Amino acid sequence: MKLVRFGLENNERPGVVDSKGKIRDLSSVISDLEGDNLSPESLEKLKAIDIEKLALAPSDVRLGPPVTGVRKIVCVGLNYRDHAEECKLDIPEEPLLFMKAASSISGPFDDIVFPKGSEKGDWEVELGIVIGSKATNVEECSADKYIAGYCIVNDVCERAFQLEHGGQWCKGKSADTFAPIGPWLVTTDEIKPDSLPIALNRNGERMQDSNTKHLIFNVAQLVSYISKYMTLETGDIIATGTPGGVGLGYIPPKYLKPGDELELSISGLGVQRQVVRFN
Ligand SMILES: O=C(O)C/C=C\CC(=O)C(=O)O
Repeated sequence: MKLVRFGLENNERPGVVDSKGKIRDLSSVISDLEGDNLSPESLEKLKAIDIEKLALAPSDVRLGPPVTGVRKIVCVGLNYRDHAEECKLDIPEEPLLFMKAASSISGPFDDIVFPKGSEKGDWEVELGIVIGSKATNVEECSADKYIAGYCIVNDVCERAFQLEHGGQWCKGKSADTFAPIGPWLVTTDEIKPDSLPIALNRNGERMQDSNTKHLIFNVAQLVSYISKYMTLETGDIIATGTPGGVGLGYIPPKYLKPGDELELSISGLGVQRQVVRFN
């Protein structure tokens, strides 16, 4: 299933994409795409529904993030070799984790708005894992049981806030609109995450072009590893890291400018588009 949330910001309804690519309204079936509604049992029940009988959403409706009630976004840094190299940093021996505020989440086509004082806006296309069952201390071999599905995440950054103001990376990663998610949450029965082309264009120019097969730590390893340090709860998102080609990696760096357009894609997970604004 390709699950979505549609409607005005903070007033979205749950939906599902039908065989013709149209959005069907799931709000008569579930309250929203959050918490226990993402469990394997709930998703099995949704799969059994004849979705073609559900009401159609308006064709031009806004898409919000495809999951809500997210309590944490756990991010993995330097998880592609070429990205670690462009940052002139060593390949991590263990997953390098940092947090992104859940309040940074926005819809896949919403504008990215850099806060006052921003100068070094940057992009990072990433494979997102959405947790479907509470996971504490799980083994790699059973990690897939705890995953509801996958989505695209843009791990938007302000590099000066991240790297030039002391402390941890979260300062440059957590402003409102810094985590466009979606367009779809694709359930695990429809997609395998191991070898998916992943790319980002800026104003039509290809900046990032890779494949999830180049992840240093793969999906099962990450779920297992993170669950040993914290409980992963339903709706939590893991952003698995970005490949080479971020603005910071160019000489000189190519940071975002007002009006820039970003297009992010991962095969099977759809396409995101954002316009960049600065406050
Ligand atoms: O240069 C550094 O110290 C790190 C820069 C970027 C890494 C990053 O943000 C990531 O998500 O990976």
